[in-house]
Order: sequence, then structure tokens, then C-alpha cells
Amino acid sequence: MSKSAVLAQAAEQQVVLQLDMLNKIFNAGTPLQNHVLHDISLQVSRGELVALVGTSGSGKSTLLNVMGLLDVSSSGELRIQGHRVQGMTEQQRTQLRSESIGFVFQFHHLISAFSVLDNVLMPLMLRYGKPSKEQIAYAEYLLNEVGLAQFMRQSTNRLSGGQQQRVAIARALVTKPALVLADEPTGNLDTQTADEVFRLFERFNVEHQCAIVIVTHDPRLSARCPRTIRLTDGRIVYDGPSADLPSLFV
Ligand SMILES: Nc1ncnc2c1ncn2[C@@H]1O[C@H](COP(=O)(O)OP(=O)(O)OP(=O)(O)O)[C@@H](O)[C@H]1O
Repeated sequence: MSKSAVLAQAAEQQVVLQLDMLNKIFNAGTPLQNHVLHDISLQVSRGELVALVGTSGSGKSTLLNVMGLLDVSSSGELRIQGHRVQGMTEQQRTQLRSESIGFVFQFHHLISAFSVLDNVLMPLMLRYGKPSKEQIAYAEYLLNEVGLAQFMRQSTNRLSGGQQQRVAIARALVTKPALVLADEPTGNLDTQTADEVFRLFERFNVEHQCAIVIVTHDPRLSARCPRTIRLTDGRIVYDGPSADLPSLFV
């Protein structure tokens, strides 16, 4: 194989997420039809930290849901770690989602009847039933990393909003996903707590080399992501270095 072919293959292996000409139409063919995403094409590679921004209703959550296999596109191609999603059965999509993707939402959906540790272990329990000793040790390591080691055995409802969001981050990482998708993860936090939570994303992005896509309305946080993708009316109007984002968009 030529040197350029080897380099091209290596670059391809780094691509975690690939979208080609993706469209999403809600209620297609009915009077309520709503064409929300238009011809979205993009790639996200290992280790990238990407902000997904745009005004309310521009399609950010819809795009994140399609990327995360929580919703299906109406047309176009989606690949996660090289696996073509179109044509997969629901079961195959669920397996790919649980193997490759971690989610963090604004409202973290923790289960207050469970301990902090069991909440973090939840994705592994859903996948394997009983987690292994190594998996439990890794969950404990993550809780230590997010500064919650002392709360491990407690219920989540004793924790502050910022602490609960840190549990949600540990839960998203426990399966060692190649891709983390976060929908306004700091949306209901005060500025200082939002900064602390965001710092964890930055750290895990570097240490674990997972690709992270974060939807945020906070220009201070999107500016800290090396790359920004901006949507307007369901179309990508900017995809490049956050530092070069035209000021009229900020
Ligand atoms: N299940 C659905 N059925 C019909 N339309 C939907 C559905 N979900 C979202 N939409 C529409 O898609 C458009 C984009 O919504 P979306 O939530 O993706 O925007 P957003 O950029 O994430 O907004 P926000 O910043 O307010 O969360 C909106 O017009 C919304 O009404």
C-alpha cells in the first residue's frame, strides 16, 4: 500500500461520526410536515471537542438525537465508527448506541432510588446485567475523577445540581464510548458550576480521546471548544475553528 493510502486509511479510522446529506422531516407527507434538518454533512474525529450552536428551534437537539441514534433521519447517510446506520435493525442500532455513545442531558435523568455508584453503573447493567469487578472499579475511578468519591453509596437526591451533572458525566463515560453527546449539559447550572462541569468535559476529551459534541447556548463555553458548528433553520451555516466564528453569529 502506498504511503498516501496508509495515511488516508489511518485518517478514516479516526473518524467517529460521519453524516452525509442528512435530512430530517417530521410528520412527512402530512399537513404538519416540518423539514427540520437540511442536507447536513459533517465528520467528527477521535479527540475532537465540538460545540453545536444556533438559535432556539434551529435543529440542534434534533441533530444530536439523530447522531445519537435516538431518532432516525428521513434521508442521507450516518456512520458511527465506520458502521453504516441506515438499514440496521432497531436491535443493531441499540447495540451500536450502547457500545459507542455516551449521553449527557440538561436534566440528567438520574434514578434517585439508586445510589450514585449504581447510577453510574446503569449503562453497564443494561448491557451486561451484572457488571464485572473491573467495571465497578472503573466506575469508582470515574466518580473519584469527578470529585464524588465520598458520595458513592448515597442516593443522588442529596446532591446539588452540579454534582448530579458530574454523576451524569461519569455515567456517560463508564462504557468508554468513542463519542459523547451532550445536550445543554450546563443549561441549568450557575456560571461557576457550569465552568467546573465544562472543565470535566475538556479533561476527559484530552485524557480519553473521546469525541465530544456539546449543544450549548453559552458563547463562553462554545468559545472554549476548538471547533464550532452553527445551525440556522436546520442548515449548517458555519463549521470551523471557534476562534474564527463570524462575530455576527455570537
Ligand atoms: N417530534 C417532533 N415533531 C415535530 N416537530 C418537531 C419535533 N421535535 C422537534 N420538532 C421541531 O423541530 C424544530 C427544531 O427543534 P429542536 O428542538 O431540534 O431545536 P433546538 O435548536 O434544539 O432548539 P432549543 O435551542 O430551543 O432546544 C422545531 O421547529 C421543533 O418544533
